[in-house]
Amino acid sequence: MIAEVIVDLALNQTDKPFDYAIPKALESVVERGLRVVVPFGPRKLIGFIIALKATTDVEKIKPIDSIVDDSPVLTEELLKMGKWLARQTLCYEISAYQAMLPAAMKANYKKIIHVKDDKKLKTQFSELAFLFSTDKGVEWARLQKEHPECLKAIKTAIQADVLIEKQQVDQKQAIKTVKVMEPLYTGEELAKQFNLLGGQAKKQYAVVKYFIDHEISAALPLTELMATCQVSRATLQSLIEKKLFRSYDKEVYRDPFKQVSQPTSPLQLTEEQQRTLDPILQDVNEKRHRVHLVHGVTGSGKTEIYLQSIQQVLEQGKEAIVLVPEISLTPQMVERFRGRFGGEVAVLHSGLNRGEKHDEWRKIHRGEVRVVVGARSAVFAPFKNLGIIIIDEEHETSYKQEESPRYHAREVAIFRGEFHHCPVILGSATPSLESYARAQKGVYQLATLSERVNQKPMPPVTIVDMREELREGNRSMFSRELMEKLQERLDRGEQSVLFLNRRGYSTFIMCRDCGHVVTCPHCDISLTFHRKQNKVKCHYCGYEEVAPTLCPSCGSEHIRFFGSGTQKVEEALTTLLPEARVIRMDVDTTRKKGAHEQFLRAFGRGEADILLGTQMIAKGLDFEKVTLVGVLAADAMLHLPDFRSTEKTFQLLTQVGGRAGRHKLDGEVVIQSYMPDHYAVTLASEHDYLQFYQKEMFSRKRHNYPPFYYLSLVTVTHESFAKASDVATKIVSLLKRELSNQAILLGPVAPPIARIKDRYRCQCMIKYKNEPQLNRVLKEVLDHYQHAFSKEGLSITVDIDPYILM
Ligand SMILES: Nc1ncnc2c1ncn2[C@@H]1O[C@H](COP(=O)(O)OP(=O)(O)OP(=O)(O)O)[C@@H](O)[C@H]1O
Ligand SMILES: [Zn+2]
Ligand SMILES: [Zn+2]
Repeated sequence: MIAEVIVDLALNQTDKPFDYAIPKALESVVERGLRVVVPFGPRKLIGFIIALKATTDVEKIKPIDSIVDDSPVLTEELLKMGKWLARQTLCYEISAYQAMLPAAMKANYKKIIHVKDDKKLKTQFSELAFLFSTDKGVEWARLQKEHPECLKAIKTAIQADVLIEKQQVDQKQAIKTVKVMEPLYTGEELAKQFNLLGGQAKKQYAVVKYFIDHEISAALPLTELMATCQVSRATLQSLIEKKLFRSYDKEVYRDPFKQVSQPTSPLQLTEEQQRTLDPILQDVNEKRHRVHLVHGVTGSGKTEIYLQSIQQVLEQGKEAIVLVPEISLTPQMVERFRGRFGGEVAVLHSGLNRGEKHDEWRKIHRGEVRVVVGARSAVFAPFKNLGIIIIDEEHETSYKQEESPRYHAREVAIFRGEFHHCPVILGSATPSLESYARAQKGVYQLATLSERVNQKPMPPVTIVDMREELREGNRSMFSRELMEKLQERLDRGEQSVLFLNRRGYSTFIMCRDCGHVVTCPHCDISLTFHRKQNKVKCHYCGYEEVAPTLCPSCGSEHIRFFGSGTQKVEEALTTLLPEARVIRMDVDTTRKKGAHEQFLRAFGRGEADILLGTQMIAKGLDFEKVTLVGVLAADAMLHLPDFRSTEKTFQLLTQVGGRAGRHKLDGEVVIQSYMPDHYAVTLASEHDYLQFYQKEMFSRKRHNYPPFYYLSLVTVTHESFAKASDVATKIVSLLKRELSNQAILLGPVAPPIARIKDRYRCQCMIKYKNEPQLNRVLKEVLDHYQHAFSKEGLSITVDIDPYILM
């Protein structure tokens, strides 16, 4: 038998299956989807078996070295999806498979230096001989650390064929184990055996008695026994030595969300909720794949609909995937699913370390759980019998992965939904234009929830014109109205949420005399000021320097920090409202694991009056005493050179507004803006999604943007601008030749950020309606320039359906 193996090397030349012989001993255990170790040139690599066959045309084939897993890690479905992803996103097949598995399963390779010619080593390289006294070889990393002075000689010895380097697969599985002991006899027999061996050791008897009294025949952790029986490790050890017990390392799972959930039961649905749920249940029962777009205002009870759909799926013995944006994946969110489905729920998100993620993945793979709640990559959960896939906040751009494979979780979900004949649910208060347009055309099923469950009206919104404030002499970042309302909340003991769409102390530094902006020497982007360290930093490459006090260009002292960050707002608040207790949440204050939850819990307990934060507080917050939501710079995003910036602004303002007055107390929202007449601002304040949709669609149509056209983006980068531009120009003319005359080709142009990490960038955008040849042509482009990637330092990325256009 022959195995076709995709090896773990993301290169054009290796982006195809290689044939390997299967040794007799392994014949009965090899399967498609299994990981194996194979020889590849001089080294060993991990690979995936993607097919088995009887014969091969290859003349000299090598055998598989060993197998890595005891059961396949890729199901038939995932194997099929790998090929599809590679075609759709133009990635290597291996990259697709790697994206489906937890990072802990990625192989590490160790470089080991072995002796090839012992005689010559002792004569010609005698100074190295002491390093290679064992025949096992020495790890390169260790030599580098401990004997850097020898490296040069070692390299020479390798060239002289005296030493040889070999790759070794280092497959650390990051599996956590505990030491356990298991009785080899039970009940009476255990007592008898103990007595036969003397039986007078009192401490040992306590342990034996514990097992007998509680009729335990299973293995128990040593640490647990030490605590319950009040004995030492040595006592247990003697019992093991006496062969009354055997001990071994048992696999255990780490549980990052340990707290016990309060069980909840299904709620009586409102009429709107029931009307939304019914067609979903129908699809579940009839095993039909359709995509349902649930457009429900904030607080309309979408989550309860998800929960009841999942319940039906579980009753049919099937499994469910729920995707939630990373920042909404809070303990409260997980609680809602654990509360209903208890131990059936696994959680996958980036806050877990590698080992924890791997544990959750194994629970899914072994069928020990049937619901997974997770961020983007959870869409690959290796379930075999999927009954539903739910994507909450479907408009979130974090569902698109911004590195290879550049997939969108929505597309993967639909692929899986078709494969399993099960429904896919997209939920949002502000659906993406793409999804809503598909629902309007009848491609997706549309369900609308227009009322909050508790019948509370949407909170009233006031827009404050900040230009007017300035004209009337208010130079602070708070309007008088917002200040008054904050004071009111303080007086009444209620809480406020302040939202700012910026990070750091201020965005950029500019000279007021000559207009010079301090920029990164390696990237064409302005540096960000960080107050605490008094430094300016580049967010792209990490470059930093001490903040200037004089303009580097004209020497003026009038150099100022523009824009406002959360830190600056916090300082202003302490001056203006000294009695207010403020919690600030942004990327900087929540870097520590668990900080996010701690802040939210503290705010929930009423330990602060004002919660000030960025994006991360826009979602999912649900606090009873919050009666005021303030948005400081509503239009900060409107200026970004991105055709989605209007849509993103509308979504954000709607989400933030949804945080107020969700319970008994009435809430209100204040939006401060320099563009108070912009429809993204006015329509968000009126909670009018439909009108926003129509206006925005009109603008997209006029400029040939999605959802009227598809987009693809080719980015060429090189140290030399001329080279990048030259290659981009050639690509454009090739595309012009190969695509239909309906495709619109823009570029090559230098994007808004024209240089990153000293590499110039040149882009070409393709707008098209139907170009069946596009992926093939783009693949040819990538193949054609392959040699130039490593040789000339060129890089080309292709992003089908891009979300980052800078
Ligand atoms: N049928 C119901 N009867 C009573 N309470 C309900 C019902 N459905 C949902 N709720 C409650 O209403 C609140 C809001 O519901 P939920 O969070 O599901 O809304 P949502 O649409 O997901 O909101 P958002 O988009 O703001 O996250 C929750 O506290 C939920 O428990
Ligand atoms: Zn930089
Ligand atoms: Zn200047």
